[in-house]
Amino acid sequence: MNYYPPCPQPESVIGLSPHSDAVGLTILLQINEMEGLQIRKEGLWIPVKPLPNAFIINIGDIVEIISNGVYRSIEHRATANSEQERLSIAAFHSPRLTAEIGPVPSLISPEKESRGREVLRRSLCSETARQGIP
Ligand SMILES: O=C(O)CCC(=O)C(=O)O
Ligand SMILES: [Fe+2]
Repeated sequence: MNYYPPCPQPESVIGLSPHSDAVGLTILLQINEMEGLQIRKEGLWIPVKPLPNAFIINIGDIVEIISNGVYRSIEHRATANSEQERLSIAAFHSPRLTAEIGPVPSLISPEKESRGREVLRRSLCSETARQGIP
């Protein structure tokens, strides 16, 4: 569960640093319908409007690797706001820890080499990975 208290100076802080989820899939519930989640698309941060009773399904790094980039693990972050607290629940889903992860062989071609190394590099370099958050 993520808890973001109201902050008098939201522009000076970040709720959750930019990262991609180092898992297979994330099922996310924005509990009290406060905006805060943003995805990075073409260099811009786009807010994800909370919908009542709706889950957000987030593709993680492992699905990006398995699908060899057909599905992309989106970079996202959470912002703070001055009005009200915000709560979200993230359920992370991954293969077992000892599973070997790699692209489906039929999705590798000379034009589209395995993305495993690139995804791993991005994941290890992200600020949040260094802080130990998925
Ligand atoms: O609070 C949110 O909406 C995002 C949470 C998140 O990205 C995470 O827990 O990995
Ligand atoms: Fe996340």
